[in-house]
Amino acid sequence: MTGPTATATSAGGAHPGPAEGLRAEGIVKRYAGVPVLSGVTVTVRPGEVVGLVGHNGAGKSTLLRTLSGAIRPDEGTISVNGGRMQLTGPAVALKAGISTVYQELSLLPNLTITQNVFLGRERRRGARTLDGEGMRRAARDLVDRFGLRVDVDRPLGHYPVATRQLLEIAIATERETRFLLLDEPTTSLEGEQVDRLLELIRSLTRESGLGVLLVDHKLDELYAVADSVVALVDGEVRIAGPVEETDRADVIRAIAGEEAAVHLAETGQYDQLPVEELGDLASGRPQGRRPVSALPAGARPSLRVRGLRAPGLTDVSLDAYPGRVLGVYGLIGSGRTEFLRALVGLDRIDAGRLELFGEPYRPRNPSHARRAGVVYLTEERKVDGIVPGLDSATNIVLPVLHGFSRYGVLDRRAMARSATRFMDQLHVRGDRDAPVVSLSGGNQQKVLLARALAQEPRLLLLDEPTKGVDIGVKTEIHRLLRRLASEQGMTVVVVSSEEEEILDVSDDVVTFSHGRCDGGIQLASELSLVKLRQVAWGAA
Ligand SMILES: Nc1ncnc2c1ncn2[C@@H]1O[C@H](COP(=O)(O)OP(=O)(O)OP(=O)(O)O)[C@@H](O)[C@H]1O
Repeated sequence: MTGPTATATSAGGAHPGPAEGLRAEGIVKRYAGVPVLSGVTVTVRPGEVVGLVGHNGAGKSTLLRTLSGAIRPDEGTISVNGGRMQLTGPAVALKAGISTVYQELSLLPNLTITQNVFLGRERRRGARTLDGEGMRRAARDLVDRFGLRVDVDRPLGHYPVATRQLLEIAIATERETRFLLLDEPTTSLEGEQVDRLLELIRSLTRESGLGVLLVDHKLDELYAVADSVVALVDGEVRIAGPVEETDRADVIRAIAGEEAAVHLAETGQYDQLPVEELGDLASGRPQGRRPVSALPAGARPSLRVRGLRAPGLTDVSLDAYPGRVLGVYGLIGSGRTEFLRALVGLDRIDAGRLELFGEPYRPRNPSHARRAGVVYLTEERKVDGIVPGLDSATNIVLPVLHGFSRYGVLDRRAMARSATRFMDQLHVRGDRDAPVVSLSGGNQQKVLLARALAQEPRLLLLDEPTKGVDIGVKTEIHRLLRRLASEQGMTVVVVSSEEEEILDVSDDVVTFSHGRCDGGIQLASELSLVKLRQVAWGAA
């Protein structure tokens, strides 16, 4: 099925009647007159998972917000089991059994897990007393069901983002929910956690008849769990149909465009696609992995780390080289993020020797690191200081404002020129003059990357640089990072939990495990996904 009025229906599930389900019909939403959704129709039936994909800024989150009552559409209707709904606010949607988990987490880190579970619906024993023990027991039950090993009496903030993300979803399923809307729920998860979440979604739909609308950029995850798939392109439904009848190659082409799709196929890098399908996409068979030249003999490292001990790190030694991308791979808790934090002075260094461009290096804090040419892009874009109310250009030049100051006056034209150059380079889509929060999640990530580049780093440290970014843009970012290394001689260090990304972007690869790295470098072209996993998992 194609066209803006195509409906996602599905095979399997609980065999619902024709009118059953949560249905958005002909939804139009405009911002400042610009259409973001142009007549979108989607149905989520009980017992089914509808997978929603689309490029960054395609309108996926906007559609979710419409269905969750967070925003009102300009045109179109929303109905539940055939009954038309006026979703005047999130509370109305919740009452109708529609729960939403957004990319931005909403739980309160200072409260305990039990308090978060029962936020706004505390259980009481009598008029005045809270049923503390009952709530604690129920919270324990809930976390157990989701396989979360946590202490429900501890503040939530004590736990990593992945745990918080799973807990949000757990809580969302609690409130007599009939329809669950999930906006990229796996971006902070990895490996086993992703599998567990997908498994849960499957059992919640099959056994409890929950209907799920799942936004996910990773097609392998989506195809593993969804009954039907809807591809949004520029606010219109371009593809909709049962997964068995919807070719992944068509979905990629619709989202990423022909050129990126062919590139993905040619390099054989997209393991989310079976190789047979990739072959169909490109003119011939996949060519295998990108060749990587070996480190030249006598090459001098730009970063030399020996015996580094810091919070989360027991013994790290490694070298990174100018003109090359070093991929740092490891499981959660291996110390890969802590390594970057120590390198920019966010965590104290307890022991070890660091050299940067041949000089001893001991970062005191991120601005000290920046002055030494080291710039860090964290994986937490929300924490990492996007200033929501400012436009994209200002956000980009914020750390280097002093460079645009002439006699105390800001040269705004020069600022805009510089920011525009980076935004063009990264294809930032959306209204660049509007507050940056109005950009889609993936485009905000691109703005942050642009900001890192505007600081003209010599050593660029990136933690999960393509989190939440669509498959087309992901390829572009990888190419850009490789170019920054090969053409500008930058040293680029990429931490990623995606093996695919590590192999695609890196020249050299090191693995971390239990806070250790022995510095053994492997050429990316000599590794395979399986081998990389074996090295890291074997060591874990
Ligand atoms: N409050 C707002 N004001 C103005 N424009 C907005 C607002 N919210 C969203 N938009 C615009 O609507 C478009 C769609 O955004 P949306 O967040 O729905 O995309 P998305 O498909 O979820 O993207 P991503 O995969 O990057 O998260 C974007 O161009 C965005 O800039």
